[in-house]
Amino acid sequence: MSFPMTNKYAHLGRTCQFTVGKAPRASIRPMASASPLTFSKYHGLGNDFILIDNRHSSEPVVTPEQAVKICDRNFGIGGDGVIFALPPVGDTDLTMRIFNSDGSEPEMCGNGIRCLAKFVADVDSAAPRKYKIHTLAGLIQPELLADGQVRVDMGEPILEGAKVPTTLAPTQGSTVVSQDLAVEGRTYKVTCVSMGNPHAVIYSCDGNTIKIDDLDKELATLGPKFERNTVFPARTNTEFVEVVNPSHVRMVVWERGAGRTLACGTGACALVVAGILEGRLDRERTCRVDLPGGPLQIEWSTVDNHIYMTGPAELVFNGTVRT
Ligand SMILES: N[C@@H](CCC[C@H](N)C(=O)O)C(=O)O
Repeated sequence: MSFPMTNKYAHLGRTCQFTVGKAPRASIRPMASASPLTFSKYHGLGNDFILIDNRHSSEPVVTPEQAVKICDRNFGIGGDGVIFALPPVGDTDLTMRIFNSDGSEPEMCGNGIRCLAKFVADVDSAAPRKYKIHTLAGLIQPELLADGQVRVDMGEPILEGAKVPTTLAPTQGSTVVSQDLAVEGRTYKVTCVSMGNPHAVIYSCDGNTIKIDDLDKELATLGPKFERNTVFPARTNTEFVEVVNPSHVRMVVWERGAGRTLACGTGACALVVAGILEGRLDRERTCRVDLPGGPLQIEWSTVDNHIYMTGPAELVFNGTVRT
């Protein structure tokens, strides 16, 4: 079912027109920076994004400041970030850039790149296919599967602590695995992994394994203490993880630049790598990661060392917004 919905945010001088539940039309054309701006909103397990077809220009049509406004859940469209489909670089199909809801620009977004692949396929009326997407984290390759899921070749994880980046002392070669970090009077065991963007992964605290239901209550106060900890010079995303069995975990996440979200694709990849490095998870098996918004399947290939992530990407609505 679809229906038109119009909201007027008089005090901000913007009119948003949303059309709920309809695939983006092939007639959608990239717009110049003049308002109104055509967008589509998608989500990957509740990690939601405003997608903009920006393939006419390598300069995003929305500034970081405008992104903050349109991501606002009370006064804007609402989203965890704004994602741009930009012209390709080299032999890729397109480029992805993303602004977090605080206006900062991350290198990569796992749920976002599944949404971007679905969005571009919907706009172009393309059959299921694989895309080569240039990102600030390098080449990422999402593939639309016949069952509607999207499988993404996320490339290799970066394990060198200094490159994550973190100033925590390495424990295994140059890698930071189960390193102590004192926060708010407790000692957390932290493993640091980059999927192009930085992640601090935590499976235990004060000698006890993490219990997600307990941790969840503290996430809003604890998350920022990790995000802005001085040992993470580029800030960090933080995942707290509970092991169900060696191929099944539960997690909650505090994202850099977005706060608590319902899912983090790069985080799910990073925590599987961290769990394997800590000897908690089995690399021979695909791992089911239960995020607050639903499950992702993650594998760390022993063949090419790449991480593969499989999960959904769904259209929420299309619309126009005056920025
Ligand atoms: N939700 C994303 C990650 C988005 C970027 C992150 N907030 C950062 O600043 O690194 C995902 O699904 O990976």
